[in-house]
Amino acid sequence: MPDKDTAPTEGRSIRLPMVEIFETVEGEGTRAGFPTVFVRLFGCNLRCVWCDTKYSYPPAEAEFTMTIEDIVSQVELQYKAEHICMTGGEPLLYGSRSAALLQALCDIERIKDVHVETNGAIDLAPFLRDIHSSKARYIMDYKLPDSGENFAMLHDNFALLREQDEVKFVIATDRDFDAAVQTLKDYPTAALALFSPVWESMPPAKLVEKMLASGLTGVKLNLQLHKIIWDPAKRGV
Ligand SMILES: Nc1nc2[nH]cc(C(=O)O)c2c(=O)[nH]1
Ligand code: SF4
Ligand SMILES: [Mg+2]
Repeated sequence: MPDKDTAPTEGRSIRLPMVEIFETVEGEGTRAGFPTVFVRLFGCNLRCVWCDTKYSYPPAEAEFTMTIEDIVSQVELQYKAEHICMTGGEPLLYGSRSAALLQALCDIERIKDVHVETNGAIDLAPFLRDIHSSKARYIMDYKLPDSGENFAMLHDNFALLREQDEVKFVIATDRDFDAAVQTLKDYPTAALALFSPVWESMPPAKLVEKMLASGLTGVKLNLQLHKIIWDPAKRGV
């Protein structure tokens, strides 16, 4: 993980494959509604059946590469938001290169919060050890059985997550709901748990009904605002 190759000056020339950078309002999680710059990296180690960003990994091609210096300049000069969402794909796929970008984004003076949308199949220990900023927060997606990627989940991450972090369960079916409840029992975490419905197969009203019936009072419903505001297939929002 970050070592000499992520030292401030050298680290700035590191290149990463990118999909897009844009500014909109955060659609999810505790910072939903805040103006946010999205830094979307190319590449993912999973293939969730309901993935809504299939353009962010092969066979789609990386749209371009950027140096960390260029990404930081664009965030500083082109946008005003004080929040950043580092997403993908899987933004932590590139190990020390991902960490160097995360650190550089946290080091932007105007920025108050950098949250990382990570997929539960990346060990967060090296990032928690090596990123030195209270601005960095992790939003870990836990992939449930009907995503097709449950086998890839690294359960040790639950105990590493902190109060400022979030664990998001994307729920497609009744089976997923039950698995989410069981996972929270089996793997205690300080992070805030979010339950998010898969747009096409789990009506939000049904998810709320199930949440109330389960008696899980500490879990928060998470609706994707950007899919309510814009066409769910629209990119860059
Ligand atoms: N508005 C908006 N909020 C988001 N939160 C997480 C997103 C993602 O694609 O990771 C996302 C996104 O694509 N758009
Ligand atoms: S981890 Fe995220 S980007 Fe990767 S396939 Fe799953 S939903 Fe898509
Ligand atoms: Mg998205």
